[in-house]
Amino acid sequence: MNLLAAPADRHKGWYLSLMAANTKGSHFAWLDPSRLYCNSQTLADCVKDLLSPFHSDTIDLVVGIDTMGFIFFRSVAISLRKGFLAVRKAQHQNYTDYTGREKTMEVRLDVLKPGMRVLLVDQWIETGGTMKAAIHLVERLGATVAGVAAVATENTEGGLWIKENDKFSHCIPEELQSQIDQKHLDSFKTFN
Ligand SMILES: O=P(O)(O)OC[C@H]1O[C@H](OP(=O)(O)OP(=O)(O)O)[C@H](O)[C@@H]1O
Ligand SMILES: Nc1ncnc2[nH]cnc12
Repeated sequence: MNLLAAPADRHKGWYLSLMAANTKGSHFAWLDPSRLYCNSQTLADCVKDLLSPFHSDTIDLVVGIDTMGFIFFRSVAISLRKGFLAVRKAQHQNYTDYTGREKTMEVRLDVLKPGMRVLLVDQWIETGGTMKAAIHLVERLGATVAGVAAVATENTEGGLWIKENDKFSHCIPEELQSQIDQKHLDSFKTFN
């Protein structure tokens, strides 16, 4: 497959087959969305799909979570003609993610203001620990979470909680959800 070309049939989620099978360290199966960002048509379609539920919403700022999705989040912000604020995985807000490790995240304290409506974006939601911590951080600073968006969200307890409790969007068609949950796409068989 030519990673920089787009097929004639761009059905919903066509670009997800570009996610690369990978591992995170030696313990965690991983799908790497960063290969999507190499193809300009993919990036455009992915951003369009992700933003489709938010077209008539007021969003003042895009807030995206460290690390590999930063390139993608910036495209989301440009598409909305809004600015972008990075949440770094460092101090300020404690949380636990899929690794089970205690982590912290931080954000600039002088940007978010009461009344500001933000779209929170990450590459992936697995346990939901990271996204819930980011929601908490944004709300602690007085801003409002207008929506939560990710390339993919697993149907874990935390993932389902986010789907139900926030205005939410991801790029996964329902028929691919179980493959996302298993971190194994059928399209791997035909990818070469
Ligand atoms: O829902 P959770 O269990 O909290 O996990 C989700 C987080 O895990 C990944 O981050 P990670 O820092 O591992 O990798 P990245 O650099 O690719 O974002 C992903 O990008 C989310 O930020
Ligand atoms: N990119 C990713 N692929 C699979 N599982 C993940 N958990 C967190 N990020 C992930």
